[in-house]
Amino acid sequence: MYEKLTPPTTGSKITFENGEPIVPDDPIIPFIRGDGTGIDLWPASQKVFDAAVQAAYGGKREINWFKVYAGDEACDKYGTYQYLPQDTLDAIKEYGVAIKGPLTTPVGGGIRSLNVALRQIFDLYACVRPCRYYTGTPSPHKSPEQLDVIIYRENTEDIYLGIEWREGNELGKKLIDYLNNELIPATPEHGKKQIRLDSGIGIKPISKTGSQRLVKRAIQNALRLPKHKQMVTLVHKGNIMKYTEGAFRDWGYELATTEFREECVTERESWILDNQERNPNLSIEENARKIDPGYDSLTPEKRAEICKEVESVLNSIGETHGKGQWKDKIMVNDRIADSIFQQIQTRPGEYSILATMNLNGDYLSDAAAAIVGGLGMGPGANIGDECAIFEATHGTAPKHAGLDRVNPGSLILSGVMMLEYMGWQEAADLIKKGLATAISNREVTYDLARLMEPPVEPPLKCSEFADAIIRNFS
Ligand SMILES: NC(=O)C1=CN([C@@H]2O[C@H](COP(=O)(O)OP(=O)(O)OC[C@H]3O[C@@H](n4cnc5c(N)ncnc54)[C@H](OP(=O)(O)O)[C@@H]3O)[C@@H](O)[C@H]2O)C=CC1
Ligand SMILES: O=C(O)CCC(=O)C(=O)O
Ligand SMILES: [Mg+2]
Repeated sequence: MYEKLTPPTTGSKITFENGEPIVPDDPIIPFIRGDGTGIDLWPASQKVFDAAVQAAYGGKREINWFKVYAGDEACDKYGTYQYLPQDTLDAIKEYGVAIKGPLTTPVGGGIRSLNVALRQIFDLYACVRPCRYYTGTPSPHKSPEQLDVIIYRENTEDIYLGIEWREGNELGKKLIDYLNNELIPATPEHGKKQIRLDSGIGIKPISKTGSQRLVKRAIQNALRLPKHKQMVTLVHKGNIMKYTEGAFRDWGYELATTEFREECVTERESWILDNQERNPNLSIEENARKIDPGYDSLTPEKRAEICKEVESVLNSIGETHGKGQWKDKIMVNDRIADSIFQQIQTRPGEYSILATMNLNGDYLSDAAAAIVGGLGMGPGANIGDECAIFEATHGTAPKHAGLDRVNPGSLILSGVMMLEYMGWQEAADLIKKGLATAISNREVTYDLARLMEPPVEPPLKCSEFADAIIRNFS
């Protein structure tokens, strides 16, 4: 069935039921080594995974690794331009859970991202990137331990769908012409705007389906967190991109207040209920004035709308969420994207789950990883209903490739996420303990070594850091 692959002769398949994996004790798991530093990262990471599974289960459980190909390695094996062979797609589809190293994407032209293609092909709609601090990790931030967030990034649409035309392309010119001469003039709110004829042009689709299934996963994750972390913040640039990013926010709130009505309260609802509890004699209008500081300068229509909102909240959830009950619910709020970049630095402790669209999530996950130690400490998972692929937040870091020097922490922690997803918590815990102890012993790779006070000299190699993690399991 495979053109050039031979699956392991031992092991069983992971299957899926209602979006959850059913994992045998001897799963076959495909892995992609990756380009660039993948050559260093993968062997170090695999060694840690195998050692942890052996230490945790003494041979009762074992991963049967299945090497599959993508990127440069795939071209070497399958021929020129065979960056993502059908074999690889068939293997991931068949075995359901996979892990990968980073893959290169050229800038400005050439192939489109293989990483993005895998997410789209397998409909891995939730990119989950936790950013938490390991004690002793050096950070440019004063109190990195206060940041403990999980980014939920929509992974299949937004401008990452890759529907765009280069400047000067005939079809692109046709689209610009259609927009300039038909669609824009027919839309009064666009006035006399025109797109410059020498523009490249890209499409940004944000769907209700894509937004709500992502927010649903984020809320489900919040339900599994301790009470004080049960918050979901919808991150968007909806003031500017009203019908894409603004709609993401509105659809997120809609989902939270319909499918999760019992479990959720929105920030605005909490203000209304809190105002009422502090002063039970408060009129609807006084309450409205408190939740909207600019209330008195609004138009009568807008003021009526806010009063109606207050009344509707008190009537609809006063019984179920009032008298302080809202404090035990998941708090759903929203923040504008530029503001959240400063908020995670100035008020990191106020955030827990950040749900957002593809581009915002891409930027935000690198920025949040920087606070807790850098891209060497940023794991990730791409989750769908019938498949999951685990990978680090960082890329191929080409200047370090083949030098056995980069930090395998991100890929190893992505493997921890995979083990937790499989229900192999004991093995995951051993790795987290080994990693935390190695860091607090100052046994670290160059990226952390250079930030430590005093700097660690010489730093561990990538492979040596893996050994240090294993040594520190117990
Ligand atoms: N999912 C994926 O496979 C991804 C692929 N990419 C692709 O990777 C390629 C390179 O992208 P680039 O923008 O350079 O970003 P990278 O994330 O690859 O690297 C940027 C910098 O981050 C630091 N870094 C990255 N990984 C590690 C690590 N494991 N340990 C320590 N430090 C690390 C290094 O900083 P310093 O040198 O300062 O120490 C490195 O130079 C591009 O083709 C891009 O498209 C990018 C992101 C994700
Ligand atoms: O696919 C790529 O090359 C980059 C993707 C990326 O930056 C990410 O997923 O974080
Ligand atoms: Mg990125």
